[in-house]
Amino acid sequence: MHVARLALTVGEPAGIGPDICLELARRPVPAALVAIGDLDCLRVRAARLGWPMVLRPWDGETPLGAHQPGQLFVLHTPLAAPCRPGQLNPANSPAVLQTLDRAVHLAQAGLVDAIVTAPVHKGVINDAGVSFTGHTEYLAERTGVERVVMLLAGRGLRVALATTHLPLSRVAAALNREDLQQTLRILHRALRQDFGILDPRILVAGLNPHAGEGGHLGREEIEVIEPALQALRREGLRLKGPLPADTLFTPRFLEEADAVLAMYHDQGLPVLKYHAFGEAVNITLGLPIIRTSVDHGTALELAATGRAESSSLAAAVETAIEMVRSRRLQGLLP
Ligand SMILES: NC(=O)c1ccc[n+]([C@@H]2O[C@H](COP(=O)([O-])OP(=O)(O)OC[C@H]3O[C@@H](n4cnc5c(N)ncnc54)[C@H](O)[C@@H]3O)[C@@H](O)[C@H]2O)c1
Ligand SMILES: N[C@H](C(=O)O)[C@H](O)COP(=O)(O)O
Repeated sequence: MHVARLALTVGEPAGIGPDICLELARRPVPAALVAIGDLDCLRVRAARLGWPMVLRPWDGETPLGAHQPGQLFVLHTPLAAPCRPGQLNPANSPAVLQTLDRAVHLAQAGLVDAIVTAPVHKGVINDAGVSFTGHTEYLAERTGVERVVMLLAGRGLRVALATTHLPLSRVAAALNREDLQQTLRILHRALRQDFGILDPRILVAGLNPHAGEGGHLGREEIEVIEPALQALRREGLRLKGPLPADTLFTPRFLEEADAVLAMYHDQGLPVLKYHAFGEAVNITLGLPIIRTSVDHGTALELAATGRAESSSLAAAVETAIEMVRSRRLQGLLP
């Protein structure tokens, strides 16, 4: 069986994306890799970091060979302006989005098996006039999928989110039974398909303090979450909740669960990142393509310093390879 072919988008060029992609490529990786980004930016960054690298332009068609340490194929996607480490430039945002579009195209055309994304800067893309909240939502829209689920996983903990990148003031209104059921079905299916867990156990957090305290501290648990869970339990899903989020993340509960569904970004991700920052992987569940990513952002202040850790990117690549292997075994990928 041939190695997994991975497209690696290099992310925001002023951030650490280029650095971590280059560092990853210096080491053995049991896959075929193609970076999607600006070739000159990568060459200049490698030189600044003092890393001798062979960066080879890729034409988008020639079959990719197994990765060789110190070498990297690059699907050249030119930036509009020269890249300056640490200095965001909205003029370069269209090219950043183009790297994502090209990665999606390659995956949908079967030229790569999965995409792995380095971090982008959401703010500068918006400054460029494009409404953008994250890869998760962008990739869903680009692949024509109505609902996807963000899952971050590291050191044995898996945390999925019922809502992703939206202001806290809009979270409660965004929760409804139907979406919650779809989210849980996607999570359940992914735990079975991609993580090999035959009968997944999922803990579901409440939204309000103490899961609403019987309706005295909010009614979303009674009106939205509990009815959604009841309906899914009738379908056979093993769900516990809605549980108070403050004590859900304790060993007594986690030992008996395969994943947690948090209601919003900063209910679940601070716990996950406290537990496994730098080692965790962000996976978009429910896409028609495999997409994994890092657990961190653009860390502009570390760009070109040599101090950016590539451990989360390495974990994202490893997870993508495992997902490709698992889907091939199930006959879902050639
Ligand atoms: N996958 C993604 O595209 C992704 C993920 C998270 C954040 N972001 C974006 O990144 C931008 C900056 O976000 P932020 O400042 O909240 O988070 P951040 O992860 O960039 O930085 C948080 C802290 O962690 C450190 N850090 C991050 N990555 C590191 C690494 N690989 N090695 C060593 N230290 C590292 C930074 O120096 C900083 O101190 C925002 O625009 C945010 O939306 C993108
Ligand atoms: N929510 C993610 C995190 O905190 O790590 C991050 O913003 C990346 O999201 P996307 O994969 O949607 O860009």
